[in-house]
Amino acid sequence: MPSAVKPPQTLYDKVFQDHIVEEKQDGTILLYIDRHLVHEVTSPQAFEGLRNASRKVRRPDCTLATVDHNIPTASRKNLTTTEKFIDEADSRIQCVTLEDNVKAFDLTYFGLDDKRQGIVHIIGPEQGFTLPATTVVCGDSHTSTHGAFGALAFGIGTSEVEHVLATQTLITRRSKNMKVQVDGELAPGVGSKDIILYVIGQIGTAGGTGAVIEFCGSAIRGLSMEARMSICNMSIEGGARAGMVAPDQTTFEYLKNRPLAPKPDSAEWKKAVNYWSTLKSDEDANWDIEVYIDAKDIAPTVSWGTSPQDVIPITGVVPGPDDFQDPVKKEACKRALKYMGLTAGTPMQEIPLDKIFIGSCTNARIEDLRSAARIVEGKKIAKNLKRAMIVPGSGLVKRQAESEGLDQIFIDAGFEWREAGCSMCLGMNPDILSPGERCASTSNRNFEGRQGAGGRTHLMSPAMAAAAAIVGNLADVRKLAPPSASAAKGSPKVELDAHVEDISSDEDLDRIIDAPADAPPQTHGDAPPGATAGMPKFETLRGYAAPFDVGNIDTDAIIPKQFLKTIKRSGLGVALFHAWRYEAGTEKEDASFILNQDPYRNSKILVCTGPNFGCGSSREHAPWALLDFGIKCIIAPSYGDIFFNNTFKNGMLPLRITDQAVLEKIAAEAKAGKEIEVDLPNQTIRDADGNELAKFDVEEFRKHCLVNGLDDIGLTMGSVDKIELHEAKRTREWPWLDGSGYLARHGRGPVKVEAVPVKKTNRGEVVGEPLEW
Ligand SMILES: CC(C)[C@H](C(=O)O)[C@@H](O)C(=O)O
Ligand code: SF4
Repeated sequence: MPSAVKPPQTLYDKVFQDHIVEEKQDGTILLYIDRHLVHEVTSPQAFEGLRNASRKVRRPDCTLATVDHNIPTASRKNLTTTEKFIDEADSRIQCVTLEDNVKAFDLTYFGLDDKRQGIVHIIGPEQGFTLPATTVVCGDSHTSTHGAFGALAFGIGTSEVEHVLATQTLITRRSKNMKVQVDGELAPGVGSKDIILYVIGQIGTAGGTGAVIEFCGSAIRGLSMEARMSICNMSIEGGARAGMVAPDQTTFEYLKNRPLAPKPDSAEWKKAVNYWSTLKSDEDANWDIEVYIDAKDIAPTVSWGTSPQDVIPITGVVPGPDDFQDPVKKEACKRALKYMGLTAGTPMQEIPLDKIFIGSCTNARIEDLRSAARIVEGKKIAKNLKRAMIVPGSGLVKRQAESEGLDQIFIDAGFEWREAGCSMCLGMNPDILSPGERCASTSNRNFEGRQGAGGRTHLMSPAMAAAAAIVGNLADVRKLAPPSASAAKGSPKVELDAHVEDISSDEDLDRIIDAPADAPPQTHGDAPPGATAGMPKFETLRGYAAPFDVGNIDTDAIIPKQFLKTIKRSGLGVALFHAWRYEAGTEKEDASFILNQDPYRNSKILVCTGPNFGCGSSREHAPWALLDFGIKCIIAPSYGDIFFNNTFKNGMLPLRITDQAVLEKIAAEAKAGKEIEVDLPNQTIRDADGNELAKFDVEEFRKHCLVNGLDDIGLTMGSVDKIELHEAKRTREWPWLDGSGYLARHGRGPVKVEAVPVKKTNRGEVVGEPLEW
């Protein structure tokens, strides 16, 4: 890992540096978090943790919550309460639990009855909650989206959500610096989604592991903010924790008049823009990894396989195992072709589709809908399609599109015009693919089962998905659209009126209330406020190790989305590797799966010889499921960053063994059905007879916490004086961060929007007051 940073610095170094609360000798850093977005899937256990330890939310004014993953996208005309609106019991419980939590902890919340509700990564920027030079986190891997503003934005697990709620900080370390420079003119029909799919195809899904990517170069500079967001959004698919773009005039223009940004004519705005303008990487900054791309090499791009790195120009043919040298990649290709129902050599444009999904935090902003509408206008979707959906990213995007008549263009063509939410991006709500169905999707993940068990996903841009809808096959947008301008450029500027209207209306003013100056901690238990929950200690672990030899085992595979609807941490062992463990659509064990065989049913360790274990989503349900099954230690060459962190937070030990020969030696013991022993104090792995198999490295602080069973929220509570010092500096130097967007308008101190406006109906129920629809 890189050591303490001295000038020259990168953009990432500068933002990181400005948020350090405390730095330890071993490089462990307590980092201040400016903005925390919260959604229903990854927060219930975090709030429960706060309650159990009688902790309060440290900065309600810097926390914004919404529901997005679980909610139906059907019309809300008859919406009365969330409870009545959501049919599916587990989804309903999760959403209602968030509503209870935002009330109990006094948080700003955009619920189903609020037109500002939407996908968490769409509403943050839309409201100006996301600002340059801030640290932004959310219990969601696509938090990287917000890096488009020059923010350091990354996904975290539920334990870290709890840590941020309680302390407004995170314990972390410096990342590597990676530069992806894209220069030159984009070809006609090529947009930001093609850029990022192409980049991931080049660097691979583990290419950015351990790094923060800065996207730069003339092609990136020429993009709108929305296009930059689509690029940063998928940094996580390239393995990076975060993606960033240096803020510039395009950024400042986008932020003007956003409800939570400083007011454009104020002294604060000038001060902010001056500061934001300094946030550029120094000319001679050091990069750990550099990638240079010529924009003209990028064609309209689609994915063919089950990993976001499996991409190809639309003019290409389906690749086959012979196209890959690396044996792991050959195997992955065979498996992907089988899952996708494709034959090597088939022209991509001859692949027929069943469904079209235009939506998700990657591509459901107004410019995305405009670019799709331009292709669709005056045409009809192909007859072979079973369903074509447009799911706007937020209520405000939906209203804006309707005011431009885009809804009618889509409806006339045969699309469904839905309400905002994550929808078929991951199918936690009723919008899913049936087994075997093939979908052209503007989302970001094409993992097995991602959009529904057995469903097949092809990733692409909104314009390409629109073209596919008209043709009924994967299609080349250039054949349907006048190839005058690239899809990412030349879009009309986003209209801001709809975005600011809410906050200036009387109704909204009424819904804004003062935060109590000295809010007493919410007490829900008997534990003292600084209490440390504690974890079981990890010292020596001996047991069977289950061998895996595939790479890129994603957290969707470790635990599929249908099991994320719990509000508890426990009982997830049955869901572990569900799609692999049971025969399709049944609860019958698949005897060929390793964990269904003896002695691996009783594994305590998992050995994976392929790279990038636990990539993808931030769901802490993945380590919870492993732990509940009995697996406490994983041995692999590399990991998805968020998964890696999440395991430690649960008292588990993920070990990086990068020497492939050593790894194979450990895997051989595992395959022979022999026990192995992991000795953390001595950092040694031994065979069943006590012979040393490997030594391993582990960060000092993490080892200390594991061996002593320490909960790091309790530890951070001990640094509260330093957190207060940082907050004082923050108020002095960056006053616009103290909830000042609303403060500037209403002059009443840090404020928040009341969670759900309540009123009594004539049936005597207390409900959220629906806004106009
Ligand atoms: C549910 C959430 C944890 C997850 C994520 O972290 O990405 C989801 O948004 C996804 O896209 O898989
Ligand atoms: S990737 Fe999909 S599921 Fe995850 S936050 Fe974005 S829209 Fe929602």
